[in-house]
Amino acid sequence: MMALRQAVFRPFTLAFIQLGQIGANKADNLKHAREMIFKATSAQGHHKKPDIVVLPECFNSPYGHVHFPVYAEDIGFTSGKPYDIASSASESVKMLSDAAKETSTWLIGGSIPERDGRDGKVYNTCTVYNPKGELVVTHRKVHLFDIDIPGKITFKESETLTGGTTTNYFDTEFARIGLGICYDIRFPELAMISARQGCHVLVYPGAFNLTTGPLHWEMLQRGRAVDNQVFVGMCSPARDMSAGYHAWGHSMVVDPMGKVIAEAGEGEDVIYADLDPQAMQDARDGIPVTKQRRFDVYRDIAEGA
Ligand SMILES: O=C(O)CCC(=O)C(=O)O
Repeated sequence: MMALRQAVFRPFTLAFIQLGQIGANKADNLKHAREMIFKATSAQGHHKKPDIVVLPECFNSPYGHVHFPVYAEDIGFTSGKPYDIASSASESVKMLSDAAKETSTWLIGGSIPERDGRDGKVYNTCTVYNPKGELVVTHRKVHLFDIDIPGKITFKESETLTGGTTTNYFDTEFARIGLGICYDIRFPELAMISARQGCHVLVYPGAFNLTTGPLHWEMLQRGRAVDNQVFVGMCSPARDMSAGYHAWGHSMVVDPMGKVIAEAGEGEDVIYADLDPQAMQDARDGIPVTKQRRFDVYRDIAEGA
């Protein structure tokens, strides 16, 4: 495995916003998302202020391949290069940056359709902000959601989207967090690379549906968590039966033993999870698969990643 700087892991609180009221009007979607970020970070009575807040996949537009090019924004972020929010062409990036800064909270800004001004291609992109409002990393959905289950669901993101080509994680003062978007969770390789790169938590903004959600939503998260002995979570939009796409909801956080530690229902909600590094240590000490890997039999999947 590549030598990576050991990342800090200390107890912290994660909040998932299972956002509702996502409609055709982008300005309304952004306004509501902003309100919910403030709500999630305000004193909750039963809970302390979260260290990081997460929005769902495609939170600023209706979900569907016909909508992506219409709602797409030019973000213009290049990894490792300074990014000037004030001159960003993306109104969603500006809103998310302001909200992270005003609430002094890390923010995983779900995903938005992005049109790369350089190649004209459209991506499904997650942007992440630190508490100063700086855009620190982006993740473009790597695996496009192209499925066809006759009589149930047909979806073809590749009609309008291009897949990303990189794995992505970021460091905070409390954990190293790996990123994926929705369908990306079906690919254990991506999760394993992030875990082998030292991520403690894998976060997937996602929007499963009423066909695959009941069978696979929880199972995939618990599977990725147990395989890698890391925390895993998916943040969904709320279910809206009047929308063109019916999201499964059930935003969820799973611990490194595969136990569900927080779960939303179907409607709009904010869920909180306290992540304890000891739970990861206990899982790894008790069932030491992370030390029993046989890289003499198979290659380390993270090599060269
Ligand atoms: O994998 C699934 O069943 C759903 C994936 C999905 O909805 C997405 O990638 O947006």
